[in-house]
Amino acid sequence: MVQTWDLNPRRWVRALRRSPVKVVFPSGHVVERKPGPGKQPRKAAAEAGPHEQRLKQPLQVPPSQTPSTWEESGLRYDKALPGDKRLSSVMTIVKSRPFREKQGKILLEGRRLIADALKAGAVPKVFFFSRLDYIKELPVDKLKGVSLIKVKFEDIKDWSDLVTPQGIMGIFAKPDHVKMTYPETQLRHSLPLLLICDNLRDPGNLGTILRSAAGAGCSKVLLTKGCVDAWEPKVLRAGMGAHFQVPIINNLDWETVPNYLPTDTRVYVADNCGLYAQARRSDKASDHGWVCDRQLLKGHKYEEEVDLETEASKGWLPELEVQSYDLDWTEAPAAVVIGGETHGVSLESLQLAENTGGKRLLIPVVPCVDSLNSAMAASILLFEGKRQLRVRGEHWSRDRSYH
Ligand SMILES: C[S@@+](CC[C@H](N)C(=O)[O-])C[C@H]1O[C@@H](n2cnc3c(N)ncnc32)[C@H](O)[C@@H]1O
Repeated sequence: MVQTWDLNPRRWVRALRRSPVKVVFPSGHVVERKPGPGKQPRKAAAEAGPHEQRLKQPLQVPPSQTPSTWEESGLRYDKALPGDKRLSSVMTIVKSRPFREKQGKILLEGRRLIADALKAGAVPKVFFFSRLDYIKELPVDKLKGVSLIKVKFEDIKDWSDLVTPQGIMGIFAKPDHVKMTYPETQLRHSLPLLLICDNLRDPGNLGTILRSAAGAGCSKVLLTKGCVDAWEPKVLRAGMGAHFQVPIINNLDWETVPNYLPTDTRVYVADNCGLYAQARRSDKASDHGWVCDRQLLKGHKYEEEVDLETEASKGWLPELEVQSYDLDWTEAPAAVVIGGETHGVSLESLQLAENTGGKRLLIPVVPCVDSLNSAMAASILLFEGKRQLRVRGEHWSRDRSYH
């Protein structure tokens, strides 16, 4: 008997179980089972011969014959009719941080980001799409149990955060870094280098920082409470897939940060040293966020002013040595703290640096130039850290990966 193709996978599995049977797949694959000895009286399992035992086992469909395309999968989708509120109600949830946190769901937009997320093991719940082709591009095994809703492109466009909406949006369970599978290549290039974002508020900056962190080979990014949510759509957009390349741990209290640092990590605080200056100067200067004088920075051409009577020496700030970013700071696993756009680095970060034997890292800029943008400062420091590690030949292999 030849069983021709049927879209319902249950039917072809049943057909394959019948004996003798030959199934011809549209791809041209043929699965054939040799005829058995016909219907036999049932025997006790212990008495059954090898042939009967084999018949009792579930049929092993070779991997190449498992449904791998949309057509083979028998999956169904819904078409949203006029007035269908499913897209708008879901969008309202995932675009608001409190709702996102309460519901544990995030929005991913665009084919590349969705494909990266699926590869990393993120769990989809709903897909809204304007063309079935976009769904057909996705691995079918990841679509089981996912609501698939076809909507008008205009509706997607209305809710899209992209300049050029791509016609597909996915609602995913908020990824848990512990359960994610990061790309092999990323793990192979992972360095004993961590990033801590301290009160970073700007989504574009955070996304850019995450992208740099992935590019440099950071092993982890920690975000303290007060930072913008890493899963906010604008952060995702600027991150360009970094969310699925490097583990990100969101919303941490400073007291819990040490739990996420590998043993012997030294914390280095990226600091333009405005903090000292702000404490010393008038309101006018602190409005500016950066003043032209600097602490003594030994051996650097921008040595401007020697002021050793710092607030640290008065006891209210941790005493932390300032070091130029291009001097070696990667001899032990290093975590770099980047401060927020408005207030710079926190007192807690300086305390952690002091407790772990770290320092402040200063990127000297031309006197009287404002502090650098936090994403720029983060990129400079992470790639400097990578350079230092490469010079020492201390690249971390996948087996020694730092998670
Ligand atoms: C825009 S700056 C913060 C400005 C803030 N008003 C202040 O005075 O600290 C954001 C963060 O980028 C990092 N950063 C900026 N310029 C830097 C520099 N020249 N050296 C080291 N870190 C720098 C610091 O971590 C800083 O907290």
